[in-house]
Amino acid sequence: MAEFSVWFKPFTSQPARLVDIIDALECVGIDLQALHLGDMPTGAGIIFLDHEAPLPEILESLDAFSLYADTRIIAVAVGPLPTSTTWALLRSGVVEVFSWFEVEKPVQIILSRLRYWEVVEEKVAYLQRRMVGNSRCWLNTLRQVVDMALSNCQVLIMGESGTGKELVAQEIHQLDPRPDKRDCVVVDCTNLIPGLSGSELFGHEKGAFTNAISTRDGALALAHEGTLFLDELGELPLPLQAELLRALQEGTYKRVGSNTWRKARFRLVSATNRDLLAEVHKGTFRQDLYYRISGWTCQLPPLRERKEDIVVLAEHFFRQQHHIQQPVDRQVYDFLLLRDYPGNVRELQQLINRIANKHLGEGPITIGDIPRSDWPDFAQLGSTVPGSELEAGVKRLIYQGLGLKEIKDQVTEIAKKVAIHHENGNLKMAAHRLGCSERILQMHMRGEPEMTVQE
Ligand SMILES: Nc1ncnc2c1ncn2[C@@H]1O[C@H](COP(=O)(O)OP(=O)(O)OP(=O)(O)O)[C@@H](O)[C@H]1O
Repeated sequence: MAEFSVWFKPFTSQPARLVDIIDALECVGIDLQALHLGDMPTGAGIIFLDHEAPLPEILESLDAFSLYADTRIIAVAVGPLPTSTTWALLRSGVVEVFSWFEVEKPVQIILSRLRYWEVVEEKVAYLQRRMVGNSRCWLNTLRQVVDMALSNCQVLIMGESGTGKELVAQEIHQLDPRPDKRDCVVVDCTNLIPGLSGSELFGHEKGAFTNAISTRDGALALAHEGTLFLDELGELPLPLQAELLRALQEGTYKRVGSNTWRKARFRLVSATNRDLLAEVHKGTFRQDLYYRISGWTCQLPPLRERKEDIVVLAEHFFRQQHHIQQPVDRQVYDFLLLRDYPGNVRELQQLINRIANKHLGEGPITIGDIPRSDWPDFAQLGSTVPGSELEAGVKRLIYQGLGLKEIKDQVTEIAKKVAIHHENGNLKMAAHRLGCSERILQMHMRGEPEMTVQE
């Protein structure tokens, strides 16, 4: 039985070479299934191309594949490939590109990627139960989190407030494969008192300052053989930045009031909602420290860039945190989806808390459970209700001489475009929102007219 089943799409006019490659892959247990028009790409896939293949057509296909959250694509060239094409493929979401006849052991490259991805996907599924979300953008973030956790790198997590930075840091520690690793010690740099902050990180000796009534270990000692998580690192005062850099470079530090060097080995994970590179340019954050801590940077997406996840997150909070098993009315989800979340997932979580607390009895959660203070601004909603703007637009179309059918077609196309954009390209959600089939939107994406659709 095949170890892996992988879809493939050829963009090459060299069928003989392609057959050889497919044979070689099938020999090591990789079963290849051709992807036909309208098929949904799931799991790992390979596109085959050569330097004569039509790049715009390939990029358009990759664009369409990118809508499917769980697919990862390798591009295999059956001949030499210009560097510009390689970069264009990577920019369009391909994870790996190489030329079959120019590398050693090409079969092994594919096999090792597939095996690694299998491990990663298993861990991503585990993470998804704690860091909820199914959108492509979130899945890619979780894959990156797994990659980082499995490496030995120092990690810098960036993202707006409430996007889940602390959660990610804790999960990196959980997934870290070091044998016998110890605890994850959290230091919130906003809480460091300038005069005593050295003590918080490095510890102090008895009598080192007025209130130092006993000797105390600092965070570096407590994190030895574990993880030190420095939250809000951008708030670390400059003098302490220098001391931290020393400790990271040398692996040694002194307690406040002591002359003895101590060793501390830990993995450093930092988080910030500031643009640290901008801080470096302003001179408020040390450049050398920045490069030391940012072995791997991970940018967490704000909730507005993964609106598809609002419903699953809300369900998670209702069910897991409030143990509410009753159904939730669609109107409630519509309300949640139309709202802005400057405070990201934390804001959504707090809103769900308020709704859950107001909900009484056995029935479903309804729009009546939304506290009055969270109601939308009706004055603002009124101005976007169909009427003036839509009427003016339609008037323009009539004056341009369009008939009823053409106007209807135009408005329909705009509705599809807006819904797909609103759902960040998730056709399923957009179709749900418009009350049409996903196939209609797939055809819209391919530029095919709707009248050919047989529902
Ligand atoms: N994907 C998610 N799934 C479930 N809960 C989440 C998710 N992302 C964030 N949360 C929850 O949202 C809240 C805020 O997350 P967290 O504290 O990790 O954010 P943060 O980016 O560190 O925020 P800040 O910068 O304000 O400290 C937490 O209660 C966390 O459990």
